[in-house]
Amino acid sequence: MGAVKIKDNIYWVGVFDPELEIFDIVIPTEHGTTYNSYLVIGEKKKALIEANKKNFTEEYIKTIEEVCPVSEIDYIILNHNEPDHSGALPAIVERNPNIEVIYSKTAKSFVDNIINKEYNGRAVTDGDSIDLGGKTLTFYHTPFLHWPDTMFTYLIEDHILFPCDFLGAHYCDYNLFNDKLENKEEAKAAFRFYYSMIMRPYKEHILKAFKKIEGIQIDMVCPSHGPVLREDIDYYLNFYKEQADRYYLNNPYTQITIVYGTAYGNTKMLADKIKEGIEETSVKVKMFDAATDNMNDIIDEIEISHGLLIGSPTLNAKAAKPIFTLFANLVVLNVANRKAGAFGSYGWSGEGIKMTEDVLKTMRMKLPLPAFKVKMTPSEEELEKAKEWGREFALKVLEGN
Ligand SMILES: Cc1cc2nc3c(=O)[nH]c(=O)nc-3n(C[C@H](O)[C@H](O)[C@H](O)COP(=O)(O)O)c2cc1C
Repeated sequence: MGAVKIKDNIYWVGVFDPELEIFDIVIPTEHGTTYNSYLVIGEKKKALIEANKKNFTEEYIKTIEEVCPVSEIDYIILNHNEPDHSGALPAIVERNPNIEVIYSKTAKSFVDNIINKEYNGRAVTDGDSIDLGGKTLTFYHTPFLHWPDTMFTYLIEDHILFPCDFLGAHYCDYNLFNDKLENKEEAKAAFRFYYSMIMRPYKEHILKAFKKIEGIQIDMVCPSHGPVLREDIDYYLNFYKEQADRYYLNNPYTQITIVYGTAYGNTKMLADKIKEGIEETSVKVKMFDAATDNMNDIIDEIEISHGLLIGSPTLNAKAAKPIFTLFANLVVLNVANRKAGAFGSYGWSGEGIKMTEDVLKTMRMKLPLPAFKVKMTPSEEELEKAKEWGREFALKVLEGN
């Protein structure tokens, strides 16, 4: 649709992708997305913020050149180097070999390996700034939002924050500004969904980033996906703050979540007893059936739990499918260093339990007890042992607090 003036001498020069159905091969994008890029024109110099996805390079460069030739741009600022923000970088550098590529220290190796030849580049860090003449860009290194390279760029005179994926949304509306959207509530839902799919594992980093930008005036947020935010900005900032605070270390209770799959009820019998054992301690326990309970509810509880127990039968030498679904959904959380354990019933070989333990270890969870397993239907004696195992696990979790 071409360049859009967002303020005097500041232009959106991105690309709309309304047809996109899946992002990064896993995230459904029912409202498409946008790849935002911004051009800031100072009295002396010009800076482009973010490159774009490679397959839109031609359209992207055409849009930039509605404002000024690429050859006249002095800087390209890469807040983050995921290919949807850096894919067009080689084409920009090809057209303008003198352009100075600006990135965070951690980004250098990404940029080197994206351009793959000599280029004019510079790493910046907190407090560095670039004077374009009446427009000053300053930088905040905000790692892991959501890659180690991420930084925010802030335009001091206009109070505009360019935070890349942070505060973004996969939402395509040609009206661009959040105060002009056709369906504001739908866009806000897309914003919340984007947070839960992309930013949710990085809570500590979100809180650190807020500390860094504390006190700066933000009149407009120009993220790299979705609407430009210039109305109701506090809503967006507060949503991130509240969600980042929803963390197991902030839970007033010590909590364990049990999730099981069961084909014939044997693993569920163990789960019930393990729960009883935990309840003999002061630890709060939540229990879910991975096949029938709502996966978002399960993830919400694991998010604020200090311990996670997963029960699976062995089916054809593997864990049960609902347990694999759970593993796939855990991608939105960082569970490293929390306590975990595996249990289950099996018939003859028991790989499902071992597989579950291996995944928990790979996610860098701590397994204080060996897995609890029984052959086929648990006996009364085994059920008592399951209860004791649950109690012991709860005590291990309490020890860790
Ligand atoms: C389709 C199917 C495949 C199975 N494959 C295995 C297997 O490869 N190894 C094993 O130890 N048990 C296997 N079993 C046995 C189950 O793990 C065992 O019956 C267990 O008690 C089921 O627990 P549940 O009632 O919690 O589903 C299989 C059972 C079914 C129904």
